[in-house]
Formats: sequence, structure tokens, C-alpha cells
Amino acid sequence: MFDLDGTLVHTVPDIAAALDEVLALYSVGPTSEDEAASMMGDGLSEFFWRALTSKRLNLPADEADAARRRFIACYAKAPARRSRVYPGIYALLQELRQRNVRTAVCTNKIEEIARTILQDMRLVNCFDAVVGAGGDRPMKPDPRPVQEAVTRAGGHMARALLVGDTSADHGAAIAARVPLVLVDYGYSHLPISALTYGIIVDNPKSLHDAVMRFVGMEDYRGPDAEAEHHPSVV
Ligand SMILES: O=C(O)COP(=O)(O)O
Repeated sequence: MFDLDGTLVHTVPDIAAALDEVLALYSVGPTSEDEAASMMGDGLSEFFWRALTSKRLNLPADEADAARRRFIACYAKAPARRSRVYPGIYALLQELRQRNVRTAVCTNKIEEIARTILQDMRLVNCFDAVVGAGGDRPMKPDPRPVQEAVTRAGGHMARALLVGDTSADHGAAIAARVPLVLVDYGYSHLPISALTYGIIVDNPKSLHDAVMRFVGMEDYRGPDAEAEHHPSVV
């Protein structure tokens, strides 16, 4: 399973643009990519609340909530205009496809928007399942989106691996009891070395090697020890 924002795709340019469009009314300064990245990880609504704090905009509750909804609607219209797939990701996903590894996206982004991004980036066919925020499902670090992604992809928890970038991914991997690869180029608010579970990779080759090592572990026994004959899900 792969997290989306900050792991597969550098999405903050489009998120920052949508925020700036909606907050133009309040004459706040433009949002840099670094500022936007520092507010990522816990979904679009949380991003928006953090942005109001960061920009010291103290709006009445109704107005703030209306602005939050306008921000999400504005972002949903064009979520992949300026975003970029990180180096090495296409090749990695293609290799996983060739090896018949089940793959899923597990993101805190609204699921429909995540799908649009994957379609626009020509990544959607690389995945057996896409699980995002929606309905009553809690978000990462709760383990349930991870479990849902494995189920929808047709895999098994004991053969699953999560690749992510933030403390939400770190917490979800621990809670779901799956191994974790953390990429250090994403949107973690903490120094990545402070996330002590999982292994950290800092370039596309190390990411590729870490994932393939996991896929190649034929006799891997996950925490549930009933792994035999179940397909991997990455
Ligand atoms: O929308 C977010 O803030 C984070 O989304 P992610 O789970 O794909 O990193």
C-alpha cells in the first residue's frame, strides 16, 4: 500500500493554489510549498484549519466552515494541474504489476479526489484498490483504512507493506501491525528520524530496493503467522 500525498505524488502545489484562491478575499499572503507541506498529513479539512491558524485568520465559525467547503470544492475541480509524480514511482509500480503484486493506495485525502489525481497522473491502472477518506471511516493513524485497502485489493494483512511519509502513516502501520517504509522526501512535520518504526529511504533506488526486498521475502511470516499462499499487497 502506498500513501498518496508526499509519497507517490507531490500534491502541495495544487493544494496551495486552491487555498490561495479561496483566501484571496481576506488579503492573506500566498502559500509557499513549504508552508503547505507543513500542514499536510491529516486530510483536507485539517489542512484548512491549520492554514487559518498559520495565516492568523480568525473567522467566525460559520464563515470558516463555508470557506473550508469552498476550498475543498475548488481543489476538487483541479487537483492535478501542478502536481508531480515523484521520481522512480512509475517504474516501481510497473515492476510491481509485472510481478503480480497486489497494490493499493491508502490516503487521508477524500477518495474521489484521490482517484481524480491518479487518473490525471495516469497512475490509476497501477492499483487494485484506492482507499481514501469518506463516509464514517476514520483516517490514518487509525488502522482501519489500511485494513480496508488490503481487503479491497484482495490481499492479506500478514503479507502487507505500507509505504508512507508522515506520522499518520507511521501510526497506522503500527496500529495495523504491518511493516513500514518511510520516504524522507515527503511532508512529515517531525524529523523523519523521530519516527522510529519502519525503515527510512531517501532516494528512488532505496525505495525500490526496500519494496522489492519485501516482495521477494517468500518465507516472510507476518504478525498473524497465517501468511502462506496469500498474495502480497504493497
Ligand atoms: O490529505 C492529506 O493531508 C494527506 O493525504 P495522504 O494520506 O495521502 O498523505
